[in-house]
Amino acid sequence: MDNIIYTENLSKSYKGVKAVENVCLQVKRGEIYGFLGLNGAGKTTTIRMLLGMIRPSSGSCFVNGQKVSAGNYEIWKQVGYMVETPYAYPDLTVRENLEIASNHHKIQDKSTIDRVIERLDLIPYEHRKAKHLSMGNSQRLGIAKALLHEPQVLLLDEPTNGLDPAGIVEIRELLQELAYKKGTTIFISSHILGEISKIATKIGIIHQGQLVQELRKEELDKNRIVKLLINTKDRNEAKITLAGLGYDFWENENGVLETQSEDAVNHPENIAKALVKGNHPPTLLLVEEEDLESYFLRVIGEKGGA
Ligand SMILES: Nc1ncnc2c1ncn2[C@@H]1O[C@H](COP(=O)(O)OP(=O)(O)OP(=O)(O)O)[C@@H](O)[C@H]1O
Repeated sequence: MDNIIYTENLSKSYKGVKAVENVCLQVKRGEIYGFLGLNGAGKTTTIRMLLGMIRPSSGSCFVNGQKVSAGNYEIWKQVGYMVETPYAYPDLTVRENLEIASNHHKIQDKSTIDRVIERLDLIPYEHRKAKHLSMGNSQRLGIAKALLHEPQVLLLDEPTNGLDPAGIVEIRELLQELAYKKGTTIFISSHILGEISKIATKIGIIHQGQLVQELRKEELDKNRIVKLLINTKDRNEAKITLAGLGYDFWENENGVLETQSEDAVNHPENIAKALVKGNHPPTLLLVEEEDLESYFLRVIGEKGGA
């Protein structure tokens, strides 16, 4: 079984309100799974069930090949997590907080703390009390705690919250290094779609408690709409010229000509040549790929209620 995290018809209702409904998700070893959803879609509820923090109404979850249940403490030795706002003892320093976490995990090698402080760029703040940290640095401390015992599985709820752009890149590189070099399996929930598209190897889209799509990065790349946008001085005439050559262009909502024809998208140079030959030189020639945000909105729109 190489699914490190999976769920079987996982559901959770709160007083009749279905927060998560029949979710079956699968995450393989070394995968970075991006769990995407709007506010209230059911991301945190799912992560909390994966971590055994709340009990499912029905269905089950498995982490590291073991069923998550109240008495099963074995699982957590190999799992690191950060859910919502990372918790730290406010009056203790960054180093002291990590020492407590290190004792909790029974880590003997004290240089582990130095390494994690360095890895998360926390050296300038190691003697600062947690309550005086910026949001971004609190987030770094949360991630440091999650990584301290070098877990095989990491579950992170919105890990880049509060980080500046440089911090986001650093965390992205750190997570990629863990997945690619150490085979760490990483489950990240996020609403920062651009971020997820840069890092995830598989994506799950949750909407109104249901997993509406689960697909690998390559499938996402294949499913994304790619279009060729062109503009010329006389769009109507250009459209007629191109139609004569078998290309179906239409004027889109931004007043430029658009096609999704594979031939045109793959060979925009042929379109440029045809336009020049027909005396309609292009003022715009652009191949545009649907970004994850548009894809996400299209998928949940198709399921209703975007
Ligand atoms: N303890 C609770 N009691 C009642 N309803 C709850 C509870 N926790 C979550 N819900 C409801 O379950 C649904 C899913 O919430 P959840 O927090 O899992 O969504 P989310 O995708 O994490 O959203 P966000 O991105 O806003 O954190 C929401 O409708 C929420 O109001």
